Amino acid sequence: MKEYPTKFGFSVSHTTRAPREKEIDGVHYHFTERSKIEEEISEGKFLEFAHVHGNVYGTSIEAVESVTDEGKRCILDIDVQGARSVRASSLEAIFIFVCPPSFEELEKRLRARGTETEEQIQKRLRNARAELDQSNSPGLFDHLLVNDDLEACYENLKKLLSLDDDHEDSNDSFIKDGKETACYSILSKTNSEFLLQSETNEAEKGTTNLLSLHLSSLSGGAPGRTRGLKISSVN
Ligand SMILES: Nc1ncnc2c1ncn2[C@@H]1O[C@H](COP(=O)(O)OP(=O)(O)OP(=O)(O)O)[C@@H](O)[C@H]1O
Ligand SMILES: Nc1nc2c(ncn2[C@@H]2O[C@H](COP(=O)(O)O)[C@@H](O)[C@H]2O)c(=O)[nH]1
Repeated sequence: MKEYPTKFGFSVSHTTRAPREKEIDGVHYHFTERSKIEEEISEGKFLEFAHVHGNVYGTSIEAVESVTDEGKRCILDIDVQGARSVRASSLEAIFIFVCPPSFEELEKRLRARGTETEEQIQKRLRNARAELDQSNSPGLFDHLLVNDDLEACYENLKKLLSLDDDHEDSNDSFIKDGKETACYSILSKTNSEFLLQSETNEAEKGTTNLLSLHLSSLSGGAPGRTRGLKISSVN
C-alpha cells in the first residue's frame, strides 16, 4: 500500500483482542468489546466475522466502504473462515493464502514477537496448521504465497496482481489479464461526473474516445453488491 497509495487501501477490522504495545485503535484495528461487536453484527453492519484464536474479528461494511469510496481497491487481512464468507458473497475479490515457509519458522517469528503467552502461541500454531490444511480447499484460494523473505514475497505478490511493471506515478491504465487495453486522461471533473478522453486513438479502431463516469452510481448499498460504476460513451 505504501508503494501504491492511490490504488489500494486497508480495511481496518474490528477485534475483541487486546491491543499489542504499538497498535493504535482505528489504525491497526478497531478494538472493541464483545457485546458491542455482537450487537453490531446482529444489526447487519458486518460483511464477515469469525472467532479466531479465542477472539472475535470482523470486517465492517463501513471499513470497506471508506476505502472503496476513495476509489481504491480494498485489502482485507482475514482468516480462512472470513475468506469463505467473502467467497460466498457476491463481492469480486482475489483470494491469496499467505503461508510461512515452515512451522518452525512461524513458531520462531511468533516467539520473537513476544506478544503471546505460551498457551496462546500453541493455540496460534494449532490454528495455523488447520488453516494450512484448508488452503487447498477447491475454489477457495486463487493463489498461495510463501512468506519467506519479505521483499521476495512482496515482489511475488506484485507479479500475481500484474503490478510488477506498473508504477504509482505512471499514467493510469486499464489492465486486464496483464494486457494494457486503454489509457484515459481526465478531461473535466464535477461532483457527479468525470469526463475521460482516450489517450490512444480509440476512434480509429471504431470505438469511443470520450467516456463519462457517473459517480452517483457509486453511493449507497453494501460494498460490491449494489455498486457498479455507470459508464456511458459520449460520442
Ligand atoms: N517474512 C518475514 N520475515 C520475518 N518475520 C516475519 C515475516 N513475515 C511476518 N513476520 C513476523 O512474524 C510474526 C507473525 O506474523 P503475522 O502476524 O503476519 O502472522 P499471521 O499469519 O497473521 O498469524 P496469526 O494468524 O497468528 O496472527 C510477526 O511478528 C511478523 O512481524
Ligand atoms: N475473519 C477475519 N479474520 C481477521 C480479521 N482481522 C484479522 N483477522 C485474522 O485474525 C488472525 C489473527 O490476527 P492478529 O492480529 O491477532 O495476529 C489473522 O489470521 C488475521 O488474518 C477480520 O476482520 N476477519
